[in-house]
Order: sequence, then C-alpha cells, then structure tokens
Amino acid sequence: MAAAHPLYIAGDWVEGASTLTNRNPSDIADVVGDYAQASLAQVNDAIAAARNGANAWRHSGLEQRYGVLMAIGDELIARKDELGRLLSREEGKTLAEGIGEVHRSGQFFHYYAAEVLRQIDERVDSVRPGVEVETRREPVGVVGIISPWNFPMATAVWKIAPALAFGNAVIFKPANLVPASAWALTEIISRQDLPAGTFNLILGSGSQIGDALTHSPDIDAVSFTGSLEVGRRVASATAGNLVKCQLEMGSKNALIVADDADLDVAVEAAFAGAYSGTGQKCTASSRLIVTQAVHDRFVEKLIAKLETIKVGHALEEGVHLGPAVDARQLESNLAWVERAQADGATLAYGGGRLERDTEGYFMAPTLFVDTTNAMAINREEVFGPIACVIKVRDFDEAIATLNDTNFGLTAGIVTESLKLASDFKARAETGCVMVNLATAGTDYHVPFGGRKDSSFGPREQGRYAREFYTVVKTCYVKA
Ligand SMILES: NC(=O)c1ccc[n+]([C@@H]2O[C@H](COP(=O)([O-])OP(=O)(O)OC[C@H]3O[C@@H](n4cnc5c(N)ncnc54)[C@H](O)[C@@H]3O)[C@@H](O)[C@H]2O)c1
Repeated sequence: MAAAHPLYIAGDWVEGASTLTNRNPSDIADVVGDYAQASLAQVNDAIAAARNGANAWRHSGLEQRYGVLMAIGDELIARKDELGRLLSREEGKTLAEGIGEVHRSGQFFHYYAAEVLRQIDERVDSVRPGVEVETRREPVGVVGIISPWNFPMATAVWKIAPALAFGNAVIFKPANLVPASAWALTEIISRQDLPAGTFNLILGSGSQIGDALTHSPDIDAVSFTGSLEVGRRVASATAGNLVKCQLEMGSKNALIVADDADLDVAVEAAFAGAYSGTGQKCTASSRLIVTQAVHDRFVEKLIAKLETIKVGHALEEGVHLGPAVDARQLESNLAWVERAQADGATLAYGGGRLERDTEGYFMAPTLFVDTTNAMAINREEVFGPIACVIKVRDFDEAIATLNDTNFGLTAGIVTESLKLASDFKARAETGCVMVNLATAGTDYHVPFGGRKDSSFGPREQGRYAREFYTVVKTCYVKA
C-alpha cells in the first residue's frame, strides 16, 4: 500500500493522482491521515470496473449477499469504539455521537441483510387465459453514491447497504472533508466475498470527481445527499443522460412549542434538535416557533440549559458540542450572527468564537430572539449551533410559519394535546414529523426524506429503498 490511503478500484488498492491531508477540526495540529485523490481517468476506471462488478454481483446467491451484509454490519458494531473515535476525530461530533453513528451504520447493514431474503415479487393472473404474469425486481446496475461530510458513515451506508443488497455495484464518492471514515468502511468491504468491481472508492473534490461521475452516461443511477445548490447540479447532470437520480438536500426545520407544552420536554427537544452535532444536521430545528403564552418562560429555560453546555475538543469527556467542521463553516456561522443582528434579531445567548487549549473551530451555542420568519437566517440553511425563536400568537400561526419555507424535511411539536398533535401531523408539509421529540434523530428501518427543496426522487431507507435500487420487469409467459 502507498503512503497515502489509496483508492479502491476493481478490487485493488491504487494510488491517486495527488494527496489530501485530513485534519482534526478540534485540533488542527492533529493530522488524521493523508488520502489519495483520484484523477478523472480513475473515475472512468471505477465506472468500467463497476460495470463488470454489477454483471457478476447481480447473479450472486441470496445467502452470499446476506452473508456479506451481515459480516460488514457485525464488524462495524464490533469496532464501533475505534471507528467512532476516528469519525469524531475527523468530523468533530462528540465521541458518543461518533460511536453511535458507527453502531447505527452496522444496523443499516443488518437491516438490509434481512431485506435480501425478503423476496416480495408478485405473480398475478393475466387478463388473457393461459398466460401467467409475473412482476420482478432486478438491480438497477452501476450506482454512484455521493455523500456529505456531516454524517461521514451513516449517510453513505444507508445508500451502500441497499445498493449491495439489491444486487448493484457501487462507486462511492464521499465528501473530501471526511475521507477517513469512508476509507475505513471500504477497507472492511474490501475483505468481503464480493466480485472485483462491485464496490469502488474514489476520493476527490466534488467539483471535479463528483461532477465527472454524475455526468457519465455509463452509470445507471446516482444517489446524492448534500446541499441544495449541488443537488440541483447533480439533477441536471443526470437528467442530461436520463440517469436515475435521488437527492436528499438542505432544510430549514422548525420545532413548535405550543401553549400547553411541557417546557422541560420542549427545552430538551430544542437543544437536541438545534444544537446537537454542533447544529450540523440536515434535521436540525434552527427555527423555534413558540406561542406567546409560553415564549418568555421557554426562552429563559433554554438559556439556562445553554449555560450548562460545554463546548470543546470532541474527544474530551463531558463535552456536549464539538467544533464546526472547518474554518469555512465557522466563518459562515459567525457571518450569520452578524447578518441576523443587522436584520434586527436580538442575540440572547452566545454568538462568538471560543478559544480552547487546542486550536479548533469552536463556537458558543447561539440563540436569537425577536426574529421573524422573513429574516434571511430563518430562510436559509445555516448548519451551525444557532437557533432562532419566532414568537407567534397561536397554533394556527405556528403551522403557517412552519410551512412558510422552501424546505420540508422534518418538523416537530411539543404539546400535551392529542388534537394538536394530530392536526400537526396532518398539516406539516414535511417528510418526517415528530411529536414531543427533537426534529433530529430517526430510525434505521423506516423511510427518511423530505418534500419541496429538501428531497427529489424516490424515498431512502426502510423497504422504500427498493424502489430506487431496483427496476421492475413484467414477465408474460404462455406455457
Ligand atoms: N436531507 C438529508 O438527508 C441530508 C443529510 C445530511 C446532510 N444533508 C445536507 O448536506 C449539506 C452538507 O453537506 P456538504 O457540505 O458536504 O454538501 P455539498 O453539497 O457541498 O457536498 C455533498 C457531496 O457532493 C459532492 N459535490 C460537490 N460538488 C459536486 C458536483 N458539482 N457534482 C457532484 N458532486 C459534488 C461533495 O464532494 C460531497 O461529496 C447540507 O445542506 C445538509 O442539509 C442532507
């Protein structure tokens, strides 16, 4: 193996065209490792290899597929402490969250191992006597998987596991900020009983390597998670070649705190939703829509909670919030603080960069009050530990405010009322709704995705993943 962690193409570890150094955002003196960067020619090598892999893997037996997926899941779970540490070191989420993400990644593989055995093709009677009709699912073929940095392993795995389960070959292009988790996952997959080319790892910048992959007419599908801006590009690149595509993108989620809310539950849901993972979650509730009856008490309690929060090195015990993922994200967060104030929001807590023993991208959890839903900070995705309180008259205004956004991923409400909860479930224009729970935090065996600008194409996860990773064939047989 070369000095830098290599690419994985056609069943071989191969050097890239250049190298990228990956650093720990909690301590930029800490080098996580050097990672190969693919050339454009290597993107084509990976696509050709994946075609061979797809042709072989589609004929694999069910027990082979089941065994491969179970083995990957077993190893991820057995090594979750070590790999969770690596993940936290490169991304900056706390160690507990890093370990939790690796554990969940293992569970995704186990879930899709079970899906391999769940054959639900149909045989139906034809309208023509003597003819049998069968609908069956076949693999879509070669799938490009492009993932973001904020869930370095889970987001990739909830695509890779169903892709392999349903008999496809994969070309995996992770975000360049988090190559270590992707590489560790690839190393595990490389030791499984898979035909050469079934799984390929290409590392490199999105604008070059990702762009080349999505513009290729020689792939069959692209599953992308990332920003709205890049998602639009991926959609037009794949549409140009009539390549199937699925996009999960940004969000502007809201948590409603209703008149009758248990405010302790509301504060915990607001904290977990808005700040955990340093707010770097697509499911983050950056808008806190609070009715006037409970506004002042809720704000007071949330500030009291924020005062107890320890920000620091992600691997340090007792730390609740790690750093921003890089200097650019931190600068963007700080620019949002200035912009919100210029637009008339009142800074109620935090707002600044924090110094710690190590040089990292630390920022105080930040809360704004007196904000309106029209302010830019309440319309665009921030992706930092910043939440804005929007005061509303009542539940109807809360729902109208919640839905007044271009995005539609998750939404939450804290209420004791069954009627309000039920109205909320029906009226929230989002893909996921949560009652008395944070907007972040979802299960691995059910569908996940949004509406409006948050998502495009078939749903991900659970048994719905089958729709994207397979194609239907209708077979007519006259005996
Ligand atoms: N809805 C969801 O399920 C979900 C989950 C996690 C993250 N996200 C979103 O991801 C974003 C944060 O992640 P990010 O900053 O890594 O997003 P990003 O859009 O910058 O990058 C995502 C991926 O796309 C690649 N890429 C960049 N330019 C490309 C191009 N021109 N062609 C092809 N690929 C390209 C990147 O290298 C990376 O692998 C946020 O908007 C967040 O909401 C959404």
